[in-house]
Amino acid sequence: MKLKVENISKLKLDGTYLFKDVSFSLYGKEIITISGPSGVGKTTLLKCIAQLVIYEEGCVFFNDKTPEEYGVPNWRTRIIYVPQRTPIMPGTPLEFSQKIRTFRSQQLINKFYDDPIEISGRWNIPEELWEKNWNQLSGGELQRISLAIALSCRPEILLLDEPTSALDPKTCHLVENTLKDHACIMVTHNPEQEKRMSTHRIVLKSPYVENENNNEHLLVDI
Ligand SMILES: Nc1ncnc2c1ncn2[C@@H]1O[C@H](COP(=O)(O)OP(=O)(O)OP(=O)(O)O)[C@@H](O)[C@H]1O
Repeated sequence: MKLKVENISKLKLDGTYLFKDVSFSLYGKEIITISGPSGVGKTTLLKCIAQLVIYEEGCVFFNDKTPEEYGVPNWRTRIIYVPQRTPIMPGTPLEFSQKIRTFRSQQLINKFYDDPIEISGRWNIPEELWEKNWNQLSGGELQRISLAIALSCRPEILLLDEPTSALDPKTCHLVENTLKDHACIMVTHNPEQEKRMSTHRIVLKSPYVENENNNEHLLVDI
């Protein structure tokens, strides 16, 4: 299994580059962390890979095929993006996790699901929370439940935006232990987490500046 990101560049609204020529590959169950200062483009890079944001240059391939070849819904079923803050939806997490299984792209690709309640139980989420409304959940509960729903769909790759930022250290370790068995690209602001989790790392070190020594912009340690 291979994800290849080839020379992805993203322009800001003012026409200057947010980041330029980001290239790396993920093989099998590796974990690539993305770190760097606030506003440098980490979330946007994940969203480009997820095909949630248009990028001006470059290509992404999964097993040598482009998102267009898969079709975007199919791509997003294989490569699931979990946002930093889950949007509050109507209904309960249990209803949402059941609804996802009715999506056409899921039905075409996924024959089997894992049990999200069992997954989140490993991270100390009691079963009854699954029947509470989304707006009654704490930030840490939202984070773990959203991640459990994503994992239950058995994605080939998880794109995670600060997946443990709302968790206490002990619960964070429980989640990390589960993630270690999966292919992930994950944004983190925590240098200790970067050390613990990354098989490889990308650092968006500073905003891209035209005509400067752009070795300063990006470190791809892969
Ligand atoms: N679709 C888009 N097109 C152009 N610019 C965008 C787009 N989405 C976000 N931006 C801009 O890109 C910049 C970087 O935002 P982004 O959320 O990717 O940063 P980040 O490194 O993840 O920050 P943080 O660590 O604070 O979460 C912001 O100035 C934002 O306004």
